[in-house]
Amino acid sequence: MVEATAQSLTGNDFPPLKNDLILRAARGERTERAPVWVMRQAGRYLPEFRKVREKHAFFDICQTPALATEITLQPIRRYAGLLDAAIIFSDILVIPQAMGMIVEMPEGKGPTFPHPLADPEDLSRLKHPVNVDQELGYVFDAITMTRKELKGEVPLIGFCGSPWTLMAYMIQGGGSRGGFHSAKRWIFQYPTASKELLSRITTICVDFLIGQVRAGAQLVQVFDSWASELSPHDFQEFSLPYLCIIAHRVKSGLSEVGMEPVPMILFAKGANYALEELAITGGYDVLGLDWCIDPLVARHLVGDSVALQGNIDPDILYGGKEAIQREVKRMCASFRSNTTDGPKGWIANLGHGITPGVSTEDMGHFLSCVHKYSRQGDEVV
Ligand SMILES: O=C(O)CCc1c2[nH]c(c1CC(=O)O)Cc1[nH]c(c(CC(=O)O)c1CCC(=O)O)Cc1[nH]c(c(CC(=O)O)c1CCC(=O)O)Cc1[nH]c(c(CCC(=O)O)c1CC(=O)O)C2
Repeated sequence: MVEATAQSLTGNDFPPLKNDLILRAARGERTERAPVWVMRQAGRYLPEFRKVREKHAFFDICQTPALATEITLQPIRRYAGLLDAAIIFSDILVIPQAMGMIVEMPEGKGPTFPHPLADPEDLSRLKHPVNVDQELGYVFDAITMTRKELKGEVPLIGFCGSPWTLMAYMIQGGGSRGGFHSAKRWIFQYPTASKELLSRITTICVDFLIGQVRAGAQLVQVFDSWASELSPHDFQEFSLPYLCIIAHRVKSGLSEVGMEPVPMILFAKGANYALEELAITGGYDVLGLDWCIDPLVARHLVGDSVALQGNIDPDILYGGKEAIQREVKRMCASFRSNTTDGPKGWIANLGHGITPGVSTEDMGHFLSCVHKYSRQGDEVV
C-alpha cells in the first residue's frame, strides 16, 4: 500500500521520466518498438484489485487518492518492464456525479443512475456551472500522488468520457445492457436541449482535462465509447463538434497557463467512418481504433497526420497463448505496414478494455508478444 496521503502533496516536483516511448509514438515518431498499455489495465481481472474491492466501494476508491494510486500501480508492478504507461484509476462517470447526479455501482450490474434525466426540464436539476476543482479535486490529488509514486517509471494517462457518451449515460440511466432508446430520443425530439447538455458537459471536460494535466497527467484520453450508436450524420451533429472543442480548448487553456500541451488521444469506438475527418479537424494527436478496422486501412485514411492506437479484439485474450501470439503478430505487421522498420506513430493496445475473465498470465503474454513482434528489424508475418 502506498504511504503518501493527499495532505502531503506539494507542488509538481516529479521524478524524471525513465521511459518516454509512448510520448514519442504519440508525436508520430518512429520508435524502436511499439509502446503498449491496455484500457482497463487496473481492474477486475487482477486478483490484487479484487482484494481491495472487497473492502471498499468503487467510488470510495476513486475518491481516496491513496487507494486510487495503489490500484493504478498494481499492473505496473505486476508487469514490470512490460507496460509503457499507467492510467489513473477512476471512471468516466465522475463527471455526471460532479454535475449532481447520483451514480451507484451495484455488484454485477454496472453503473446505475437512480434518477436519470427524463426530459429537458430535468436540466434544472444539474449543477451549473460546475466548480471542477471543488467537485473533482480528488482526481487531481490522486494523479499527483500517483505521478510521484510512479517514480518516473512510465508516463501517467488522465482521461474523461466524451460529451455524447456521458449524456447517453445520464439519460439512459445505466450501461449498454439497457439499450440507447431514451438517449437517442433526446437527440431527435429535443435537439436544442441535447446541445445545451452537450455544451455543459464539454465545458466540464475541458476544465477537468486541464486540471488533470496541471496535476501531473502526461497524456490524456477522451472515451467516446458510445459513438457507435450514432449514424455518421448524427455523430457530425452531436459528438464531433464537442470533441473538437475539447481538443482545441485544452491545448489553448494549457498554453494560457504557460504549460506545454500533452498528447491527446481520442477513442471514438465504432466511429471508424469518421477517422479521416477526425484526423483533419479533430485536434487530437492519437486516434484509438477498435478491432473492426484493419490498421493498414486506418493508416491509409488518416495519412501521417496523427498517431494510431489499438487494436486487437479484447476477446483474443481468451483464445489461448498460440492465438494471442498469432494475432499480435498480425496486428504488428499491419501497423508496421508490412515492413521491417520500427513502428511509426503507433501505440499498441486492445481495441477496447480488457474484460474481467482474462487470466493475468495471458495478459502478460499479450504484452510480451507486442514487445517481441513490434520490434524494429523483426520479421513480419
Ligand atoms: O458496459 C457497461 O454498460 C458499463 C461499463 C462500466 C463503466 N464503468 C464501470 C462499468 C461496469 C463494468 O465495466 O462492468 C465500472 C468500472 N470502472 C472501472 C472498473 C474497473 C474494471 O473495469 O475492472 C469498473 C468495474 C467496477 C467494479 O465492479 O469493481 C475503471 C475504469 N473505467 C474506465 C477506465 C479507463 C480505461 O478504460 O482505461 C477505468 C480505469 C482504468 C483502469 O482500470 O485501468 C472507463 C470507462 N468506464 C465506463 C466506460 C463506458 C464503457 C461502456 O459503457 O461500454 C468507460 C470507457 C470505456 O471503457 O470505453 C463505464
